Amino acid sequence: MAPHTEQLTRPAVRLRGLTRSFGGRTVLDGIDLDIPAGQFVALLGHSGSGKSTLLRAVAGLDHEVVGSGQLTAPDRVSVVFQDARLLPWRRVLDNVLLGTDGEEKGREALEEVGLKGRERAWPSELSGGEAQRAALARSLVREPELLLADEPFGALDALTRIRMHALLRQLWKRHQPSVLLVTHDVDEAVVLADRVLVLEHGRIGLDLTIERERSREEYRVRLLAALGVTAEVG
Ligand SMILES: Nc1ncnc2c1ncn2[C@@H]1O[C@H](COP(=O)(O)OP(=O)(O)OP(=O)(O)O)[C@@H](O)[C@H]1O
Repeated sequence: MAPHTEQLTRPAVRLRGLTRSFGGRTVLDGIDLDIPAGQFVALLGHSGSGKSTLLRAVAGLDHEVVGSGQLTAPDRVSVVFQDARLLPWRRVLDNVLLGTDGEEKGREALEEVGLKGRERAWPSELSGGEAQRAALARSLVREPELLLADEPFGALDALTRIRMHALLRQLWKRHQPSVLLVTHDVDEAVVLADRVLVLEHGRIGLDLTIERERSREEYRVRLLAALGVTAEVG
């Protein structure tokens, strides 16, 4: 068996019956989900459907939801958010190294994301795309088994976003973490992920495996239909 195939047989994330309510309103309603190690999963859903709530639960950040059911996740988890959350008073390399040692690894990670030469820059000197690259480098040095990303490219312009898609896919292929990517963007989900989940009414309404050799348009139309959106514009 190829190493990657072997990895896929071991679930990295396992959720059973995860439930979360806010003020009597149920947002997650008994979620069951297995993510095999090394799989790239995108999570779609309307605004307010509970995507970030689910991601926070998997990150172990929400004790209430964690206590509601069964949750298994790897020990080494990195989270990337829509804003890079770099500390403004630390230079780029020091942000990447935060809480870890091994300067060489930090430099390598910056090189991998295309920021070689910017190690001593301040966060305020970076563009939005560069800041997100630094945030990816910061997550890489921790060698995560699971990468959680909450709309990491949501604030970037369309061209930068496309370049970041290529970078993320390249990093994923090289390091093989499991990925759970929250996004609003159907195209982003189909381009990046091997599996796309649609969250609706507190449950996973659609669980779609993306086969790379098939037409992306087909998946796009199916996902838009699942989200109740028609693709045609007048
Ligand atoms: N701490 C909280 N207190 C009260 N309500 C909350 C809290 N966190 C989330 N909610 C509610 O839970 C619902 C789901 O929120 P969540 O942020 O998970 O949605 P989302 O799918 O990520 O939305 P978006 O795509 O707009 O970011 C929303 O209605 C939100 O108002």
